[in-house]
Amino acid sequence: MAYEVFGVRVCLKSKNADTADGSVFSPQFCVASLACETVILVINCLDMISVLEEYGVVCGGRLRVHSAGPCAYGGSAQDILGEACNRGDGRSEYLYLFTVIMASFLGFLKRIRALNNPPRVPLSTESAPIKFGILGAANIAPVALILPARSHAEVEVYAVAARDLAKAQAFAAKHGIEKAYGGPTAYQQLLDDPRVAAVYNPLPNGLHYEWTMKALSAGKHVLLEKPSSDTAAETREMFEYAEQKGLVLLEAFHYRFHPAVQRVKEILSSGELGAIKHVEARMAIPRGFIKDDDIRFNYELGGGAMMDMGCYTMDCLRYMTGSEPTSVTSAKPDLFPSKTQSPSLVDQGMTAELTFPNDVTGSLFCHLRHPPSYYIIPKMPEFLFEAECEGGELKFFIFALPNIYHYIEVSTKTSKDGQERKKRVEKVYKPTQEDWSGEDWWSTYRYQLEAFVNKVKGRKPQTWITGDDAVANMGGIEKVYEKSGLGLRPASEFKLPVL
Ligand SMILES: NC(=O)C1=CN([C@@H]2O[C@H](COP(=O)(O)OP(=O)(O)OC[C@H]3O[C@@H](n4cnc5c(N)ncnc54)[C@H](OP(=O)(O)O)[C@@H]3O)[C@@H](O)[C@H]2O)C=CC1
Ligand SMILES: O=C1OC[C@@H](O)[C@H](O)[C@H]1O
Repeated sequence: MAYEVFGVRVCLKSKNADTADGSVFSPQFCVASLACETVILVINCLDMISVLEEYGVVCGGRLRVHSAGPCAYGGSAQDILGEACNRGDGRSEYLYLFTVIMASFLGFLKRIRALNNPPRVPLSTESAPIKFGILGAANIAPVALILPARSHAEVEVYAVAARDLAKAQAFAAKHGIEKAYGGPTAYQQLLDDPRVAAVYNPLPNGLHYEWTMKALSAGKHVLLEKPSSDTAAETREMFEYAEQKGLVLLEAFHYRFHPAVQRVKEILSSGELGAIKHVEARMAIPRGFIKDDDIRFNYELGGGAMMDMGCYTMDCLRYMTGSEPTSVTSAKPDLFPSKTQSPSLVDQGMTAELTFPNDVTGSLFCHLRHPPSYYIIPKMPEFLFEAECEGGELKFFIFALPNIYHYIEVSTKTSKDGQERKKRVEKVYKPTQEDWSGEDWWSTYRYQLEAFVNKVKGRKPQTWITGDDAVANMGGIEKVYEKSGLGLRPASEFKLPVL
């Protein structure tokens, strides 16, 4: 895998056995994020100092302990500091500050490690494990399903199908999967296997509809990668069909299942910051991560930045405001320089302005090849959600992968003119709700799997994403594409045979 640093292409080789080479979640990705996170961490530390100053700790005053959500090492950073500083034994507060920073940093390393090496639990003997089949030996499959499944006693990743038998067999051997289907009919063979109860569909977006419909037709529950399909009409059809068949279908917006995301939603809904005025979601990765022949740049396969990362930004704006965009007032694509399509209909980046009910405005930005500043300074990956409210602001760093690292900054206006503010930071790696399961090392995908299994087993999931929600998200994406002038992604030609 190659990564551009200051304009120089650096090639890194993967040694990790669990993550497919080239995956955006590969060890290389983690190393790159580590570098970026270190910078964010420094900013964090500066912020922490300002928090301390606010409470008078650095100046030697008494600390008012501010209880926030649990952080890397169990308690919140503020809790650890609070306890330490309130002891008042004369030791330097800076030592405690250092401890907190180290705890945060070590917590980050611990989570990255757990993401790639989650503990294994034996399969349940009391509740029949759900046998999963994977359509395609996709890069994302290890991170999104295979690794999370290891710690779920009711999940067995049993089969994989790939268009090439050797690829299917190699993938199966690498990940300890019992059954490998290969060849032009492999996907259908997997669906025809009566042992497969649930299908994970990480095919290119343009094939989501066809293979989800076929999987449902074969009586399988489906965990479907985002974005659900190429058009809102296809998404509606899939969910209606799942309902008709009494099967579970979930669009895999994994981030929504993480407690940090739930906490942000809770803060915004609580009224603590007053009414939302403006929301913004940004998701971008620097040029060099994604190869030019990637499915993300293939129009026929449902490519485009708005489909890929943009679908998260749209989902996040809709989820956090609890409403649907009423209009897209502007949408500016940055076109992928296609060698096969002229003019290119694939956006490598998209910037859009939206309106929501009650005079709320929204902005989204996504980019799959964010170019370096001044041609040489590489851009940082961006995964940011921000809300401006009547009574303050909320910033949520790394909203889409909060399990790796995140930072919720809540700034409340304390004077009428808004000049004086009270600031706090929350980090939520474990659920705060008593009835939720979860560990600080659980990835967003692990939380998602928990919900999916609970739904299949007829139990109440911790949280859920409905079919209407998925249809509305595709509707929002369509509005952006229409406004951009690029038009919708091509609808599937597949029609389920009428029996
Ligand atoms: N939830 C998340 O965090 C993420 C989700 N995704 C989503 O997952 C899906 C797959 O992404 P990713 O794993 O990165 O993609 P990959 O290219 O690695 O995987 C796509 C798979 O689709 C199969 N495929 C079938 N037909 C075609 C075709 N005509 N051209 C290319 N591939 C084909 C291939 O299977 P075969 O093995 O049979 O050749 C391939 O393994 C996308 O919908 C993407 O949006 C991606 C990354 C992260
Ligand atoms: O779903 C995704 O999440 C992470 C991104 O880097 C990737 O392109 C996208 O498909």
